[in-house]
Formats: sequence, structure tokens, C-alpha cells
Amino acid sequence: MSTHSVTPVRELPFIGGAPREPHSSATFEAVNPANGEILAHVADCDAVDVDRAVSVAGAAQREWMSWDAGRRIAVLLRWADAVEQQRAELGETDTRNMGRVLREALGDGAASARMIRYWAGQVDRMTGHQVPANSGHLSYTTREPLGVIGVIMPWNGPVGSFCSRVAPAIACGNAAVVKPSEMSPLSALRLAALLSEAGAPEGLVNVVTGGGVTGAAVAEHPGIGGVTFTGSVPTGRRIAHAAAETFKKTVLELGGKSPNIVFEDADLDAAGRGALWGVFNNAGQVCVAGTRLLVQRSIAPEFIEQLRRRAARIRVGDPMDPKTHMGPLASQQQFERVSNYLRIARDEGARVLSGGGTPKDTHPEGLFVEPTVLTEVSQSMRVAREEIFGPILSVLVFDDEDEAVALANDVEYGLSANIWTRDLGRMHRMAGLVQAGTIWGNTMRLHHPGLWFGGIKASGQGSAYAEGAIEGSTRVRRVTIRFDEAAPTPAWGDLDGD
Ligand SMILES: NC(=O)C1=CN([C@@H]2O[C@H](COP(=O)(O)OP(=O)(O)OC[C@H]3O[C@@H](n4cnc5c(N)ncnc54)[C@H](O)[C@@H]3O)[C@@H](O)[C@H]2O)C=CC1
Ligand SMILES: NCCCC(=O)O
Repeated sequence: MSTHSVTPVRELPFIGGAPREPHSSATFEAVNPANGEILAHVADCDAVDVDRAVSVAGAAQREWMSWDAGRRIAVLLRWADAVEQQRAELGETDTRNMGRVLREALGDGAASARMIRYWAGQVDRMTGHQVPANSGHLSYTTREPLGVIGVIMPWNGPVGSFCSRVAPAIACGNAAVVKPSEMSPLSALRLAALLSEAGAPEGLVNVVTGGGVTGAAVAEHPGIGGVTFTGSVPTGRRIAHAAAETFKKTVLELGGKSPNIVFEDADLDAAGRGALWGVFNNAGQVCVAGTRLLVQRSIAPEFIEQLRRRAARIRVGDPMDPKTHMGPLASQQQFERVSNYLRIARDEGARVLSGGGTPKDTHPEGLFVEPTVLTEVSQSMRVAREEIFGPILSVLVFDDEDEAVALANDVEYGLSANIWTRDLGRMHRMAGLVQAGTIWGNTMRLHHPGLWFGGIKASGQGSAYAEGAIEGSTRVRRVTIRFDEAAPTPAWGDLDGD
């Protein structure tokens, strides 16, 4: 367990380029899930705080767009450098605040810096086009920012979530009001400060801390032009309803129950390693976690034994320790949710092949759950259908491609799918038939800010990456100008004379 101890600090919302005393006097605690330590008392912002943030964001956005593109690009590049330089501090903040193991949290800072640089390169590419429609006329479209974007964040990868949403929003010329998750709000405050220090107008990116009430105030605010949300399906639905009232654009990246489909002709060693990392990384708190392993019957015994052997070597413990593979769950709420699914699995008749415990003896104050592999799972069981968001892998067996497709698609979600086979014909057939917004073949969780990433079915709409991020952050307008006086004008020709 970490020996690091802290005196809880008071964290204020970041509004107008600095921490500001909030209107609301309510607070909530930021807690280290590895040891129960209280890290901070964080302001629980109300609708007045959100309104203040939207107001300063509007003014900052106008200033931002009055700057030449080169000056805006320079700010983004300085911000990227700062995120990279501060990645140790940012990573430690996330590790303490939500239990992500430090060795991975450090990687988030470096990946986020690359992401910001990608978006810096897009700043002067928010172009429209010219349409040769009518002779004697020039018609063109412009792409312009929505104004203020509301960013409502989850808790499972705070640094990456902040940068992947804020960078495209501001690269497209917007300001942002960010509502981090109440379970991991701390790094967002630091990231907004780093952007200010990099030279952004005061108020370009503001952080209002709080829970669902604060988030709802963001989704409802008429001064916000678009919302990008990552989180659960029920909350995504609420946000879509709230946003519709004022016709906000929305990008919704919601839950998943991603299949990881392994055929007998696959590289079984790579597929086995991938299966474990894909579901147990970040203690399973990953939207695209491959939580359903669909394995072909002919190789099932051998493959499952490989999983059992390797899963036993996963080191669970202090997330600050560089040797640890898996830290605790992020919050008491999540710990109870996952513990409940362990009970449901047993009640439904699944077999616990490995794990299945919540090691309170070795980790009395921590919210740890063992990496758990469930076999003898059938498609009707809740553990095979519902998003758990914890380190639980459900193994199902199939005979042929048709059955694999049927099992893969028989859930409400459609975020991502992983397919392992050496047969490229089969790979492409499966990629066409499996219902998921992202298909990974012989790999998993490979991302790039220039590649579309979004869910279908209940897993959401739009993409917070690539062209989806631009679409979600901008609107298009059309201009038509008659420049040739010989070109006709639409008018009544018989209004003159007697
Ligand atoms: N797919 C993903 O990446 C994620 C999925 N989840 C799923 O959701 C489950 C519950 O986790 P939560 O953090 O409670 O998810 P959530 O979807 O309720 O919360 C996500 C964010 O939305 C905010 N929020 C809550 N109610 C809101 C409302 N009415 N209007 C606007 N914003 C609101 C929260 O404060 C937080 O910032 C998890 O167990 C997991 O299954 C959670 C986080 C990320
Ligand atoms: N926001 C998508 C990141 C998913 C992943 O951690 O792979």
C-alpha cells in the first residue's frame, strides 16, 4: 500500500483562468480508492456556477476566434508540451484519485500530448467548400465553431478524457465548460490551469466540479452549443433529452459489452494475452473492455487453461507500485456494483474459474476485486449481457461463424468488437456482420485522434475523434453572392411602370 499521505486540500472550480470561490458552499470528498485516504474537499458547483462559467467562456471564445490560426496553434502546442512535461504529476493525481496503476497513468500524459498536437494541426483546416451551382454567383460554405462546448466526463481515464475532448473543441474554435466526474475530478483542474499558463484567453476552458446536478446544468444551459459526453447509457439518454430542448449537438460515447471472438486458426498466444489485458487493464473500467470472450469450441479447453494460468499471475495491489498490473476500483459505488455482479454470476450458475474475491484481508481499506474469469456462462445470464465495468470476464463457446455473429450481436450495445483469426476472408466477413462502431482485427484498443471512434445501438452516437469531433464541435453555413450583374435575380418583373 502507498505510504504517501496528504492533508486534504480545498479544490475550487476553475473559472475565467483561475480557481474561483463558488456560489455553492457544498463540497464532496475526493478519496484514494487504494487506501481510503481523503485527498481533497471539492466544490459541488450549482447552476449559478455553471452559468458563470458559460458566461466567461462565451467572452473567451470570441477573443480566441479573433486570433490568427498561428497564434491558436502555438497555444495548443505549448499546452501539449506542458502536459507531457507534467505527466508524472498528472499521472500520480489520477492514480491517487481513481486507482489507475501509475505505469499506465504516466502513459496517458504522453498520449494526451500527442493527441493535442494532432488537433493543433487541424486548427487551420476547418474549411468549407465552394459549389459551382449557379452561373454569375459564388456559393460557398463556411465551418464555424458552436461557441461553448459542454464536456461531461467519466472517471475511468481522467487525463485522456479531458484532453481528447477539450483539444478538438478548442481546435475547432470553441470554448469549453468541463464537468469532470465527481469520482476523479482533480487532474481536470490541473489540465485547465496548464492551458491557461500556455496562453489561452482567460476562461477558454473552465472546470465546474460536481455530480449529476452540475452535469445536468451543463446539458441544459442555453448558452452551450454542443455537449460531448462519455459515460453510462441511462445518463447519456438524459443528456440527449436535455440537449434536445435547446437543439444542442451531442456526441455520446456510452457503455459497451464488447465481444472478443477467438477462432481456432488465430494466433492463440497473442489472442490470450490480448484477452486478459483487454478486460483487466484499469481493473476492467474501460468502455471497450472485451468483457465477453467468445471462443471456438475446438480450442476452448486449451485456450481457457491458458487464460487461467496467466490470470493467476496478474499482480493486484498498490497502484503506485510499478510492478502492479491492476489497482482498485475507482469508488465505493463501483466496488459495490462489481461485487454485486460477482454474486449474480454465482447465483446464475456461472463457474468461477479464477479470482472471484474482494481481498479485504490483504487490502482492508482498498476497493480491490480479483481478476475474475467466469466459465459455463450462457447468453441469457446478466453477466453476459450487462456492462459491469470491473475485472470480470465471461467466457462463452461457439461452433461456427454464424453462431459467433449471433452471440456477438445479441446485446443492446455496439461499441467495439475484437476478432482473432488468420483467415482474412473470415475476418472481413465478421467485420461486416458484427454490430460494433469499431472492429479490431488481431489487435485491440488501438486509437488515433484521426480515426473514427464511436458506438452504434445503445453505445452512443457520433465520434469524439476524427471527423466526428469536428462535426460535433462546428456548424456549417452557406453564402451565395451574385457577382455578375447580367445574372438574373429572382423577383417579380412586372412591378415597374404604369
Ligand atoms: N462507457 C464508459 O466509458 C463509461 C461507462 N460508465 C458506466 O456507468 C456506470 C455508472 O458510472 P457513473 O460514473 O455513475 O456514470 P454516469 O454516466 O452516471 O456519469 C458519468 C458523468 O455524467 C455525469 N452525470 C450524471 N448524471 C447526469 C445528468 N443527469 N446530467 C448530466 N451529467 C450527469 C456524472 O457526474 C459524470 O460526470 C458504470 O458502472 C459503467 O457501467 C461509467 C463511466 C464511463
Ligand atoms: N475513449 C476511448 C478510450 C477507450 C480505451 O481506453 O481504449
